[in-house]
Amino acid sequence: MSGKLASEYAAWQKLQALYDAEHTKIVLKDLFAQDPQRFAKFSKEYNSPSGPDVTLLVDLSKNLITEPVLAELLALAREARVEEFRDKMFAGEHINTSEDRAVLHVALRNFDEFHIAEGGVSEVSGVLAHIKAFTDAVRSGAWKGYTGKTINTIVNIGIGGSDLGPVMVTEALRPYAKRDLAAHFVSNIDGTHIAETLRLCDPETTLFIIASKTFTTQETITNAETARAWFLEAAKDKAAVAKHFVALSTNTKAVTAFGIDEANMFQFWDWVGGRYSLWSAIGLSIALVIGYENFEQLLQGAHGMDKHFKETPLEENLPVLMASIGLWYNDFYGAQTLALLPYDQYLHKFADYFQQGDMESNGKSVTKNGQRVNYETGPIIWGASGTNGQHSFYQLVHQGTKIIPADFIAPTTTHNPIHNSKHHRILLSNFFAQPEALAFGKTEAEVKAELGPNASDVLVKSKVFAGNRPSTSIMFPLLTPATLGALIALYEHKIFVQGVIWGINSFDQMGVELGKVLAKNILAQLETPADVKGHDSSTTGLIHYYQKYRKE
Ligand SMILES: O=P(O)(O)OC[C@H]1O[C@](O)(CO)[C@@H](O)[C@@H]1O
Repeated sequence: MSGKLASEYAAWQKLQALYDAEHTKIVLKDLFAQDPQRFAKFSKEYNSPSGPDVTLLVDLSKNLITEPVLAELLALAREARVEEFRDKMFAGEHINTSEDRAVLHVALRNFDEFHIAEGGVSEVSGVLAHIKAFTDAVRSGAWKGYTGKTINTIVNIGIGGSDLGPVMVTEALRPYAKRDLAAHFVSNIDGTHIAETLRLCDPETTLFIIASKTFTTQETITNAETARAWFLEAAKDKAAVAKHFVALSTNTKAVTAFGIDEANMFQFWDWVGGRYSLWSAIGLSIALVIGYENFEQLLQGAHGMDKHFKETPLEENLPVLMASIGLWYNDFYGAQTLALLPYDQYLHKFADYFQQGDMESNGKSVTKNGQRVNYETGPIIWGASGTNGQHSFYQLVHQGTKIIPADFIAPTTTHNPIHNSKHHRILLSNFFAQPEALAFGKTEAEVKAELGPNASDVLVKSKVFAGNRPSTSIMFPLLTPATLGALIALYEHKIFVQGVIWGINSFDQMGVELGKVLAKNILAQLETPADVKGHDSSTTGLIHYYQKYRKE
């Protein structure tokens, strides 16, 4: 970190000047008309530099950029020393300064290419072997429950990064799933979540995976205790817990205190951030569902993107390009959000996953040096899959008053080619049409020509689409484990690059602490109205209302 705020960089100031002077002239319709090479210039094809074949087409041409703007954005990345910080991350330097930790999710999928000196890194292959052996045993039926039956249900109990990655990936890779192994995910402390899940489970054939980096998270431990009590009601023998409970954690002491056999603990390390942990032991549920070989393909796909990010000049570097363009909207156009819009039902949890990935990483307003930023940092991430969003919020994206950059994501080929891929052709026609409509809109003259001379002025105006709304389109042949790995790593590194430029620490999450502390304090006061002390009148009133009407 240079000690400067991002807004003090010369390139930032040049970008501000460019924005002020040029942004009204950055009109996609004109830019495409003026330059028949625009797609060729601003779209990039990624071919994995190692591991399984992965190709991605990333079309950046429908973004509000010109060559001078992009050049200046890359100058900003250079001035912010993105390459240097990237190399520090890959080398295992403690770039998570507030927690004095390395940031090494890349080491979990390294396949012996980058040399990283940090405790635990040499143990990664041992944990992968443990995951493989366990996964094979459960999937083959060799692993038996306490009555000798095979496991047909797994329940992952975890929250945040210990839930969202496994949920998103197991949904995304359903075509590779073992269909006779049901997988459930319990995260919320709301008892309804575990209660409804347990109704679907048989204690004789269910395996509980307690996923918690710290093994102190209130939601996870409470849900795990409830699951253990439910299980023991049937099994009646504490020794049976070893056959039905495993833990994914960095905290051996707490895991064994919970009653889980150390042999059934899958280890990871403090240099794996929660929201970057699906590649670690936290991915056990993924490996159980899709098989170890497919899990390894996921890791290999991510490793290919790591290599691309590490070795490609910034001009061709996809995470850097996407980060730079996102920053252009966020900090100069005043865009508040980024919509992730996968046209693939299997990716229906993608936006949920990157809500944590991006917002917990870059939702910061103080730099690593303790200075308050005077610019916007992380965008609000949201989105939905396929045409569902079109019938919900796209109205605002097309004709609302806000600028909403969006990433459209789609496979050329579907895993479900029913009716000769008829569904997929309809889906993709929408995938192609939406960015086109957003970019080019519909003028008043076009609407008038369509409606005829008798159309009222009000009707004409309501049907005008201003256009010039930016988007990125990402395509790939098929959503395979390796392709998904590359796609996730692409966004992970995008988040990293933006965090470096903004000068913030993308790898701590102090902002989730205050609520946790207050809730703990309130929990101790909930029994008796007289105990409710030290709150504002609103909070006191709400707690008193609860105390008046609760039934237990
Ligand atoms: O895996 P753990 O330690 O239970 O933490 C769960 C989640 O809680 C957080 O610390 C805060 O939401 C996340 O970063 C993390 O993914």
